[in-house]
Amino acid sequence: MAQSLHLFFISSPNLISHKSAYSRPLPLPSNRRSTALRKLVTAASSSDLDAPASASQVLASENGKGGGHSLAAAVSASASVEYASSGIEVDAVTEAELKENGFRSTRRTKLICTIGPATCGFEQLEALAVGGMNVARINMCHGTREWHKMVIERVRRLNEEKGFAVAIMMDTEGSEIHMGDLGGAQSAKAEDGEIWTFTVRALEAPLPKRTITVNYDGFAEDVKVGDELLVDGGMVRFEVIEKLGPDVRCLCTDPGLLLPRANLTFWRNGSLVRERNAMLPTISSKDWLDIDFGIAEGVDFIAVSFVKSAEVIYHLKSYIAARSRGGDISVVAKIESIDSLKNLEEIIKASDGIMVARGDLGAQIPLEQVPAAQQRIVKLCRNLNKPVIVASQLLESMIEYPTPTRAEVADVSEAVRQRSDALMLSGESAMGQYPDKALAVLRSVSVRIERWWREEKQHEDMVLPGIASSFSDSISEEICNSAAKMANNLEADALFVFTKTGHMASLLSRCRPDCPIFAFTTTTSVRRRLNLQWGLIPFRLSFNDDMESNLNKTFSLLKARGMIKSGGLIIAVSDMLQSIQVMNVP
Ligand SMILES: Nc1ncnc2c1ncn2[C@@H]1O[C@H](COP(=O)(O)OP(=O)(O)O)[C@@H](O)[C@H]1O
Ligand SMILES: C=C(OP(=O)(O)O)C(=O)O
Repeated sequence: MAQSLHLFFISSPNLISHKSAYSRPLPLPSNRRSTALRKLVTAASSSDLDAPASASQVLASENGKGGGHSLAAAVSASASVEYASSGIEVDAVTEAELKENGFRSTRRTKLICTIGPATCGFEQLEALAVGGMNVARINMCHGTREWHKMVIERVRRLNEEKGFAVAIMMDTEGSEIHMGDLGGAQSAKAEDGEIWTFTVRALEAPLPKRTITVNYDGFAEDVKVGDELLVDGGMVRFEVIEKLGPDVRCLCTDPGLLLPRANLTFWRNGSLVRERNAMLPTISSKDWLDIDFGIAEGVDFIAVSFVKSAEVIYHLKSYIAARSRGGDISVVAKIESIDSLKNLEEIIKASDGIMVARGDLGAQIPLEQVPAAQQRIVKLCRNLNKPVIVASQLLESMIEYPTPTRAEVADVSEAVRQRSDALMLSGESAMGQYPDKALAVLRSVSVRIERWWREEKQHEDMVLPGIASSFSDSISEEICNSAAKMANNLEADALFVFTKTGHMASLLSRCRPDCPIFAFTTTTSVRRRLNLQWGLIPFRLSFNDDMESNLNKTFSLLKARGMIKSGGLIIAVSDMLQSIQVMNVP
């Protein structure tokens, strides 16, 4: 595999100075930006403009830099340097490519919205995409496959017609125990002291008063009188007072709202009862059918619920590889059980991404342990170069209210400060009253905290453990680490990465550099998958082995989109071009 590392200054709106012939050592400026060399891009805006009013309104770098320079330099992997001076015409980007690469945001933290009845219309989905949704999540625990298919088709249409790159994540139901559909009701209120019946009988709607169906046949057998029953990780609590065959009568001890298909856990003498859960397969027979559906529909990510070990992830990945030509569906493991915490490192290594599913995790470990678990998972994922999503209850109050609580804003800020790749909305976007507002809060808090943290931690040490498993990979890793460090030291305006598989883009993302990372790839599926990763702004373009022409094309595209300007300092890496040759000394 070949790699290259290029350092460029753009000289004028339509021309870049470039001469590839001669080499000399690169006189790198010192740590601080040299004002003689720099005064670069005036970014169009310092805010995260996710929502262009027209096709020409675009998203711009948040870095706010200005000036111009006519130096172009390229440093190859073998450390030779090329200077350039003669101008050449910039390659044209076709109308189709411009349309396909509609608009992007330079916000670093990615946003996922769970789609539900509140957001499944085409206009509603478009509003979310305009508002910054990078990934649409469908939860197979709810709705029919026909309904999910309709949502997928709408998101795909949105991408095609409006140039978004919204990826689809299909979340499996898993073998969790949960309530039924509430006989079609949106919700039900359980009051303190009320007696409710949880039954494994298959009842038709309308259900008898204060009756809840349970999806798992062994439920009535497994619970004992005196057990504590937690709905939705403790949002509502009951005590089991009587067992009558398939019916379990329970006293409500903590009142609250019961939502359709909410998760159920039961506790005995202060400990979670997990024997039965441990025996259930991670992927149920219904999940396998849903996975077949996801493969047929070409979803970008499959999220697996209640992962206990790495084996199930390896199994699913080989299942997907055998069935989806190209096998480019990423598998995300949800960390939401004690077992998944025990086997965390192996699970992360096996997966393509991780979700900190705090809802169910908080039902399995004491709530006060969830923040430390989150921090540990986020850090480990970054070390191991796997994207990590922080999910659940980020803005829970916005299901009902148009503004978040201060505590929710602090929680979102902390996830951004930890530099998690993505934040996820659940009920807020699926069935809440203010999905667009909730997304806007995630967006504005992300942008604000990212900027603040860049200032606080300017040029933070990038001490990351090596993860390469081959010599070729270690070259990619070194190139990306160096490029990111150089970008920070030189206060570059952007990193460019030309990547076929997305691997080098993810290695750059892992460094969490200060400047945005524009990732160019040749396939729409890689582009969509990169949309989950911190700091990557993915584009799909056809390019070739001629780096100069590739760069020219990308300069035109980004200029047309207002994301770079003449004089900007760009550092570009590629995983396709110059090869690294290893030779025996003759
Ligand atoms: N496809 C859907 N159809 C109906 N309601 C949904 C759908 N997806 C999500 N919801 C609603 O949004 C809530 C939050 O979504 P999510 O977090 O994905 O589910 P849960 O909390 O049940 O695991 C759900 O409890 C459900 O009420
Ligand atoms: C995201 C979660 O999973 P689900 O919504 O499927 O329960 C969670 O438990 O936090």
